[in-house]
Amino acid sequence: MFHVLIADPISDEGLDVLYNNEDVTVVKETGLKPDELESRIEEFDGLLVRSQTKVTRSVIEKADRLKIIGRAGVGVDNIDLEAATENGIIVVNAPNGNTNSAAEHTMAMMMALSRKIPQAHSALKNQKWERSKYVGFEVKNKTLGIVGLGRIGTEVAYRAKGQRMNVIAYDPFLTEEKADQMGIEYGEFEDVLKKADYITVHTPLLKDTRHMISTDAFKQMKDGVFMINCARGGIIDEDALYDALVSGKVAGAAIDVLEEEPFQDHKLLELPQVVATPHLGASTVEAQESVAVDVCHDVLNHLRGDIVKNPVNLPSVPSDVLSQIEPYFNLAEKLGMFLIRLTDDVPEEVNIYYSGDLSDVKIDPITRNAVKGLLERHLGSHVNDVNALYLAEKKDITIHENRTSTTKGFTNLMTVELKTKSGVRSVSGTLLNGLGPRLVRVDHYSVDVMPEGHIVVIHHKDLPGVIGEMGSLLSERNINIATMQVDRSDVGGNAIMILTIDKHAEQEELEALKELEEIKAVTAVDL
Ligand SMILES: NC(=O)c1ccc[n+]([C@@H]2O[C@H](COP(=O)([O-])OP(=O)(O)OC[C@H]3O[C@@H](n4cnc5c(N)ncnc54)[C@H](O)[C@@H]3O)[C@@H](O)[C@H]2O)c1
Ligand SMILES: O=C(O)CC[C@@H](O)C(=O)O
Repeated sequence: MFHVLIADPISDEGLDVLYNNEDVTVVKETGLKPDELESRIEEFDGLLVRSQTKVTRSVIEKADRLKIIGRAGVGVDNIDLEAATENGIIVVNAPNGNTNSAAEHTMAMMMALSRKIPQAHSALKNQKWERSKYVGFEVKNKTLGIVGLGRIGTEVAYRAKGQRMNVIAYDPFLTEEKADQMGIEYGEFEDVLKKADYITVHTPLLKDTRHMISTDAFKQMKDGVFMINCARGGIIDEDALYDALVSGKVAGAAIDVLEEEPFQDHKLLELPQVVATPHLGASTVEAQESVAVDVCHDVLNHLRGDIVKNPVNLPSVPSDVLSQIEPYFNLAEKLGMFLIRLTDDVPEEVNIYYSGDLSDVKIDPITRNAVKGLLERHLGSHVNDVNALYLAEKKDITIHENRTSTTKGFTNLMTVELKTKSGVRSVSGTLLNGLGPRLVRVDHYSVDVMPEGHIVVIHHKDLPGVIGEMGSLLSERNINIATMQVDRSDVGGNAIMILTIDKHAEQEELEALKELEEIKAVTAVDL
């Protein structure tokens, strides 16, 4: 049974996805204080939040059984992603569900600002009929500058064109061709600042975007420009905006978000030319239902061990690509688990070679599974595909992925090579059509072993009688050999024997094998 905590108000239509599942119990406790969340979190496998709840490192470090944090919305700046990744907790969001609502809110804010609707409305409610005081501006033929042309910025651009505005946009991923296709002007950041009558920001809050609208940026703008922020508090420097409003450089500002939320008592709110809403961009019935359904499906998928659609701290893989590569995840993990048993030295470098059908697919999710398999022996079961690469880096293990044309006759071949101070060990595997994964090479020996169950790897001298002696020793201990593979470097030289047996091989049983003179090394691997 999985326990999921709903810590912010989330639409019931989405929660039904969880309520209707008998493997899940849902606890709704919105408005928990940080210390209350910290003390409750250890009970839960899943946590669902919007933007209010801060999922800090100290919350995450107490979340012993937490597997997934779902953000019903886009921005994940209220979640410590690094801490989640370190602790192997996947974070998912719902990036598409509130795009329309946020774009519509931006347009509403721009119109409210232009026509002074909130100010006129509140005057009228106070019995003041002041028509001449609230003369506004048309937006038609004005230039809207958009900073950040992602999902919401793009929707705003199309709506602004519908209002017959000229649109100029800056986004590090925007090309002139794309801008032409959209019928908007492509600009650098400074062009947007200089040319726009209205500027709206639609970036995430990042190191690069924090205070990107600064005192210096305001200096470059037209006099009487209007500013809109329905993205994140902190993109606009609030002190600089305040000064620009007071000086008249900025004619008005529409603000849905501020650096510190909830905001009630902020100097910007004292200015009559500021229109504000309390972070309502995504607050529509449609958006809340849509983000809740999306994120609840992902939470359920992850808890059931299925693939999620909108991971934030894992590379997102389109479903057609995923169906191509998912069958290799198990092979990759088993190769890693097998390889790490072949040495007791500290892993320094891992090289993974992909060839055949694997040479032109998205390989990083496969790599994560191989590294997860490798690290599990020493780091335990908290290693997963979310934190495997992070943990490898922390342990100073460098990981290299290589695509090669060497298939050695297989349609797909994956080789994992591990460098330690005493040398390089390697293992190769393939996925046989209809038959599943196989280990096909251990170091330079060719083998054919199903990577599952209890395996014993024996390095020995290629001499007559060794196989018989080993068989007798095992039978004396009532160990049944299910399969046996042998290969050798040359006649009378070094050889390898890989046995699969019906039970886990105990240490004293391995020691008994090691006593045979021809045996050089014995390793048990449970896969
Ligand atoms: N007010 C609300 O309730 C509400 C609702 C939804 C989203 N949001 C916020 O709106 C913002 C945009 O959301 P989205 O879904 O469009 O995200 P998105 O990821 O689709 O788009 C963000 C865009 O910003 C661009 N960008 C990044 N750094 C930039 C920079 N230095 N200069 C210019 N552009 C830059 C990116 O390239 C990307 O195209 C986010 O901050 C999100 O959290 C707010
Ligand atoms: O949860 C909300 O209402 C805010 C959502 C919004 O800020 C987002 O980034 O998706």
